[in-house]
Amino acid sequence: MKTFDQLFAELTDKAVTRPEGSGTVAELDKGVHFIGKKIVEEAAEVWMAAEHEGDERAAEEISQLLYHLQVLMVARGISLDDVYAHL
Ligand SMILES: N=c1c2ncn([C@@H]3O[C@H](COP(=O)(O)OP(=O)(O)OP(=O)(O)O)[C@@H](O)[C@H]3O)c2ncn1[C@@H]1O[C@H](COP(=O)(O)O)[C@@H](O)[C@H]1O
Repeated sequence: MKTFDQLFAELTDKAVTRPEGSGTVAELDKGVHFIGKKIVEEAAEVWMAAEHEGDERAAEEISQLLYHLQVLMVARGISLDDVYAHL
């Protein structure tokens, strides 16, 4: 179990250290256009799960959407504070 902030710290570190086998590094290398499309895909899966599936599946899809949003933030150099400033 990890928090949103802990995941962001992990992804930020992986972007710098680029460990072998990291899906995050592979996704970062594909760029903002690819990551953006992934976010749209995951958002649709969140919608479908929320409307047609149980809480567990919806939570899983939401976690994946949050992950890809964080990858996009790392790709663009947008920090958590940059986002929190708008909440
Ligand atoms: N939370 C996540 C996470 N959520 C989603 N994903 C990725 O997003 C994909 C989306 O899942 P889907 O079920 O939609 O799969 P899919 O569309 O069939 O997958 P693809 O064909 O697109 O790969 C998964 O296959 C994972 O590659 C994640 N990848 C990594 N993390 C966490 O990120 C951290 C760093 O991961 P690595 O960079 O891989 O070490 C670790 O703590 C992981 O737990």
